[in-house]
Amino acid sequence: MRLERVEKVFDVRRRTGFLRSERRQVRAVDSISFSVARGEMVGYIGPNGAGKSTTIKMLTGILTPSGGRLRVAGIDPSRERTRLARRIGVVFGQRTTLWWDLPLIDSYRLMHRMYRVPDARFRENLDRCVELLELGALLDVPVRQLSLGQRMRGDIAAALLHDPEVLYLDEPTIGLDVVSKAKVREFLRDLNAERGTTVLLTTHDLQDIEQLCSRVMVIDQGRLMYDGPLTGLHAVGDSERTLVVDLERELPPIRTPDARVVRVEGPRQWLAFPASRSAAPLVAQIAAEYPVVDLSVREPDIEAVIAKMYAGQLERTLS
Ligand SMILES: Nc1ncnc2c1ncn2[C@@H]1O[C@H](COP(=O)(O)OP(=O)(O)OP(=O)(O)O)[C@@H](O)[C@H]1O
Repeated sequence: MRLERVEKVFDVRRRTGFLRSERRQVRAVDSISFSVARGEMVGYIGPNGAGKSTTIKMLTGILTPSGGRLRVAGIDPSRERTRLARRIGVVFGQRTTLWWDLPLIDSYRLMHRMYRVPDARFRENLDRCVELLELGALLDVPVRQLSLGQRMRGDIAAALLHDPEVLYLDEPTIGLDVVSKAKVREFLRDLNAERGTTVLLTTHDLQDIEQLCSRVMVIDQGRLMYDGPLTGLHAVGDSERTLVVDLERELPPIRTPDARVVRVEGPRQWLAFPASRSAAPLVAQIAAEYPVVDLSVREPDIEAVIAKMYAGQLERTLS
């Protein structure tokens, strides 16, 4: 999958009076370039309205880019949308591709014919999905009677019956309980490892990213702000780690030039220090000067890092 300076501009008309309206352009995707290698599993994240869905819609061929060049499995999506449809799978967590009133199995049978999947391959893929996504007891249930988690597993199976090389997932765990989330993540991890399916994952749940993707791209206001390993986000976000120190007794805040005390509760103190720095010298200094009973280091909260990035930190770091 390769994007070169891809743009999408929407013309929006806004009513300003009874007969008057104003035309405005929204640059939803602004000169984005990236490539995703076969078998990679990449997170694509950003705040609401950042341009994630618009990117995915261009990658499926639903929307035509206003500029730039785009290829998925060697295909120009908007020119050859039907040919591409046989090579990709899409799951939009917010809406289903299944037929609401039909039992799950009937939707699958329809897809079998629509995508012209060879019988043996369809059977094999269906059996695998039914087993791993625990759909056996649900196949004869109309989709409208399924719970959200069951429906999502049903949708994921539907996206995979034709063996796509590339899978786009837009909020695949939205609204699911902890157990269903874990099941979906485990399934996706196995799929990627066993079949080498390329996955582009959009989510607001950063645990999805932490557990599934070693690479993450961050988009904001249509622009790509970060592309790299998840761990790099900590450094780029210039975030802090926390050293939790248990002292023998209640003492005044620890004084050290390398960290600052952010909280004190009885004999326990929390010290913030830059995530990019090693904790060892700090730990050594405190252990030498204070009656320490226990120490632990807490990693930065990625959500806080990203919130900071959106506050403009990243732009400053990069410029
Ligand atoms: N069909 C459209 N016509 C006009 N503007 C649009 C259209 N689709 C999207 N936009 C605008 O483009 C921008 C990007 O929207 P997009 O849906 O891609 O964001 P997103 O990152 O997917 O957000 P969310 O996380 O809320 O789903 C927004 O400002 C949105 O209002």
